Amino acid sequence: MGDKLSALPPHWEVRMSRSRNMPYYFNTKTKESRWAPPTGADVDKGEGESAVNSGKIRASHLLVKHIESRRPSSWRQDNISRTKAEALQLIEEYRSQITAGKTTLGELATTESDCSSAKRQGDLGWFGPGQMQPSFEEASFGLQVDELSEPVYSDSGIHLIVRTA
Ligand SMILES: O=C(O)CN(Cc1ccccc1)C(=O)c1nc(-c2ccccc2)[nH]c1C(=O)O
Repeated sequence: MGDKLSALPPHWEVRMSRSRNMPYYFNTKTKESRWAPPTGADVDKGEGESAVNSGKIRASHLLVKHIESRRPSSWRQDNISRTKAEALQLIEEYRSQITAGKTTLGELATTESDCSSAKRQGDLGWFGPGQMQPSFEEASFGLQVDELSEPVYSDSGIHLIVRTA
């Protein structure tokens, strides 16, 4: 069954509580959070599945490609010639800037990511098991909501990932 998130009222989304390890509902506009589903949502009637039940998560990422990437080209650079080591240096610099609170992954992804998702601040939307490359999936599903990954290697290049829901 597809997830029924679209049935949630506007600005509401399902998130996973770290402390209680259970889903809660968060309004991205009012910043309100509640354990009970928002009024009028299908989830009130127990219909359909939330993203949590369907095993989907949401994440954003910043991809730095290198000469060994399966496709060493991107919207920002036709021919990517940096080495894997140079790509890792960049990724570690970006990670330091994010953990120091100087910027966010979304902000950096917009200008620095070699993925087409750069246009959406790195947002990949909701995805479930089997949709992403194994190393990317394993890293993403191992994150708590709002957690930033260590450098993650895939055939596409080197990633920083933040789980957003
Ligand atoms: O690996 C390849 O042969 C080419 N790809 C795959 C790809 C290409 C365009 C759009 C999405 C995925 C990429 O290199 C790539 N991988 C990603 C990617 C990898 C992991 C998670 C999300 C995106 N983005 C890109 C991109 O150009 O924009």
